[in-house]
Amino acid sequence: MKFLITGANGQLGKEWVRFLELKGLPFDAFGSSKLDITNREEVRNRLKECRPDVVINCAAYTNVDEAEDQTELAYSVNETGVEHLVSACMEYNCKLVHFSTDYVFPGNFEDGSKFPEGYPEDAEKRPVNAYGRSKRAGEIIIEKSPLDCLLIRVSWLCGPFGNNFVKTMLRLAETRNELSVVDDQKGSPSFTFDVVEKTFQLLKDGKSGIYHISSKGKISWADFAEEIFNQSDLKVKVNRIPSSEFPTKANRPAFSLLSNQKLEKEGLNVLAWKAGLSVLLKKLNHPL
Ligand SMILES: NC(=O)C1=CN([C@@H]2O[C@H](COP(=O)(O)OP(=O)(O)OC[C@H]3O[C@@H](n4cnc5c(N)ncnc54)[C@H](OP(=O)(O)O)[C@@H]3O)[C@@H](O)[C@H]2O)C=CC1
Ligand SMILES: Cc1cn([C@H]2C[C@H](O)[C@@H](COP(=O)(O)OP(=O)(O)O[C@H]3O[C@@H](C)C(=O)[C@@H](O)[C@H]3O)O2)c(=O)[nH]c1=O
Repeated sequence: MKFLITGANGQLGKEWVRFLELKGLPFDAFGSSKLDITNREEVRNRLKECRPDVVINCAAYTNVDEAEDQTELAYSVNETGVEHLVSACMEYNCKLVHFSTDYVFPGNFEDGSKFPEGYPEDAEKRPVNAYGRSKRAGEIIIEKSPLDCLLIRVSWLCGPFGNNFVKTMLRLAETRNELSVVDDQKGSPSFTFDVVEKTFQLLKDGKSGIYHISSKGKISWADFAEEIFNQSDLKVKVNRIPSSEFPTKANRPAFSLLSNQKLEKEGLNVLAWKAGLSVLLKKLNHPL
């Protein structure tokens, strides 16, 4: 199986590159300067040159707050870019693996009681911010296409590469001994290394369709921050605050837990969130 990775310099893209290198599998990987998915011809040409069996799309516009103002740009990557990939994959007969987000769901507090295990794959989609709407638009392109696709939704993604909440907390801890973190947004982190491993297994098993891959447990960002500091032996006090005291340009869902039940029915068990965090912190302390 030969792979082509887009968005290869992002946190998930880099995890795929590392994984495929370790497995010794053939792949081509392109950052945005070598393969801009908003450019239809460039996408077509790369697939024509590389002839992959599977395209792994890690390219995305991911700045949740900036997407409120740069909405057109967010859609051009998260919707039009996906359309270009789908059409080139159809032409060159490859499978597409695409990633989406927990932020496609309405995320209202009441859904927490309606879906105690988290949102199932087919729950109603009603994003509360521009980033979520642009990602949902990309999902719709895939859902409407006859192409063989795996659409993987992840949440609160973090891993050893790129930027994420864990790294932000560790960076802030260098200069602060107290932090205010929101306690009324509930979900669960997806760890890049677990996401890549599970997605690869789904691919090997010939699976298609939509799957959620997160970690076990339901936490708030404040719970997450506290555990990051505990496991890192850092004395930082976490003040639990409501979202209203941490104003941001974009609204964020109060509940965005993803259910892993469909994945588990395939015999694939995700990490518990604390175990995933412990693996991540070890990787950050001992980079390859
Ligand atoms: N980060 C998170 O918390 C979550 C992410 N996701 C989804 O997971 C996937 C991976 O996210 P993640 O790795 O964190 O994102 P990153 O922001 O780390 O990486 C995205 C990459 O996409 C590249 N990119 C942007 N625009 C284009 C373009 N036009 N053509 C080609 N590449 C482009 C960026 O390159 P450059 O830097 O050069 O612009 C960047 O390297 C995305 O689909 C995202 O929506 C889902 C839930 C949570
Ligand atoms: C840095 C910081 C953040 N926060 C809050 C803001 C926000 O509600 C939450 C997380 O902050 P972030 O900036 O990491 O969050 P955000 O950019 O919303 O992360 C999202 O990214 C996109 C791409 C996704 O798809 C989502 O799954 C999700 O991971 O923590 C604090 O309360 N205190 C702080 O000191």
